Amino acid sequence: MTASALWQRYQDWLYYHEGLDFYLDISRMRFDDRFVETMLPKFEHAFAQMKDLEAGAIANPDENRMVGHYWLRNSDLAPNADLKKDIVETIQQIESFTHDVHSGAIHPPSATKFTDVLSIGIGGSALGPQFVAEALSADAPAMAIHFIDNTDPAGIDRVLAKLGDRLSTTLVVVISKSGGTPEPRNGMLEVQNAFQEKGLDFSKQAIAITGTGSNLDQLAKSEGWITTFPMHDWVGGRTSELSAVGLVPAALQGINIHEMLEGAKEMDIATRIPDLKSNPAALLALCWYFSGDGKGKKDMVVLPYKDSLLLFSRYLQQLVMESLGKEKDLDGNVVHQGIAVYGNKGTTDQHAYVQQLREGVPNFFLTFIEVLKDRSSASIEVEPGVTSGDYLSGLLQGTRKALYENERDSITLTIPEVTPRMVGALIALYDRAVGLYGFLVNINSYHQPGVEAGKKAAAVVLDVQSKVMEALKKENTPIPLATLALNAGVPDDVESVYKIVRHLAANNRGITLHGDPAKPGSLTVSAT
Ligand SMILES: O=P(O)(O)OC[C@H]1O[C@H](O)[C@H](O)[C@@H](O)[C@@H]1O
Repeated sequence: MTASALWQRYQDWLYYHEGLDFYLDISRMRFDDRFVETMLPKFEHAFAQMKDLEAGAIANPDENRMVGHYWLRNSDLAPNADLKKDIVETIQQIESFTHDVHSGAIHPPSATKFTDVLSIGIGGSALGPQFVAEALSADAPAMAIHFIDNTDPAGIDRVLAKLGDRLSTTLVVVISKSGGTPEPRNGMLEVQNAFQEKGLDFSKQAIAITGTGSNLDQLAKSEGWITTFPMHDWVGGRTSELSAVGLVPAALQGINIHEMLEGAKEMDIATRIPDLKSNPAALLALCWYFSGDGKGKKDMVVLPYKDSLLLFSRYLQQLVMESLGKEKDLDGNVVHQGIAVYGNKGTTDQHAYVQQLREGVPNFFLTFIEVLKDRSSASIEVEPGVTSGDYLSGLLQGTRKALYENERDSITLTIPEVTPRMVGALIALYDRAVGLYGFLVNINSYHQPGVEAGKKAAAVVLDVQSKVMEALKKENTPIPLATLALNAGVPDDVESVYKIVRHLAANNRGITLHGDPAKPGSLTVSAT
């Protein structure tokens, strides 16, 4: 296509949202009008299903749940008065709690104010708060936030070491929808232990955000934690950033949560329009479908050209991959759906893997995110008439062009600046695009049955570990791994036994391995 034909295509397909000053350019996706024609009936169907979902249909049939994250930013949409009241009251509760923490009305036992927030959670109970903190937290925020999002002891130690004596003025926020996920449970126990070692009262410095009646909810109530915030079963973890899960940590940092909600609401209105060209989420879903042939054949590379949006791709990774990565469609057919997502930021990634994107295997499409405003103050010139921001902008344009010339497609989102309103809008845009795409390919985007398999397998390993320890206690001399596996009741799973004892031995847990590590089959084990 000539430059002028491309310019025309740019104008023909450009979506612009006036209120948000948001642009979506899909001109560099090489679909044609015929493809769009074939997609229109599918979109009609998807729009109708989305309407039902918003009206409170059981859009997550496997878990028999409504899907209500859109109600969080417009409680008038909630299907009944109780839900509406719940949404409004939770936001009021968040506001008054945050006000009391900032004013010192709620304070730690040993000081007049809390200084830090320690957020403990994983997956949907971490990625949104982390993305928003990175994007919007001020340089000197009302309260600095820290995260424990794993069960890695060294990672936990690092966070606690960084907090040091400020642990006594740290507000701990334990987030878990189910209230039973092992990683945040472990993080909480480790932090409780750190409090105890320092002679601090954990319960006076902790709050929980969790489903009503969950194990975590019961624990927080029985131990008399400061307060709890509800997480509703109609909000999925990966779409929970605009529920208490994301709003509490954001508000504590001093981020304007009303603007976040407002931006999401505006984008929700735009993405509710049942007309392809007027709906930015539908346009995104169209591009994803086109690129991967409705089967996820191409990966989504997300490159925001703004450091503060670094964690957006990580946030989207869960949203897109956990929602769309499904074995079966809604009719039970095996479909193996999904779209892989990766990316960090531009231009940084241009110096890492854009070489392959330009010349290597063409198994992806790009999403550039452009932010028009460079910085709040004036810029120096790094060359006559050129600023650092001009470089950032030029490199984005140049990369988009160079990739397109090599038949690598891209989408470009342009926002005026990274504000709470725009972040809310971006979250809402992708929530909806994922939902629409899920309907286009006829899958349940709102459950995650595949995650269970890994959790169950981990529980089995831990069970084998206790049997191995029991079996070893009965031995006075080193025994072969195969004998240990037999005595532990898992004769066919010597490999698991080997990995368990190797890990225990590396951590001075009273177990020694004897023999040549290069020949695991010949090793013997003893309890020390
Ligand atoms: O918030 P929680 O119940 O602790 O869940 C945390 C995460 O764990 C799971 O493994 C799910 O796959 C995620 O969707 C979820 O966000």
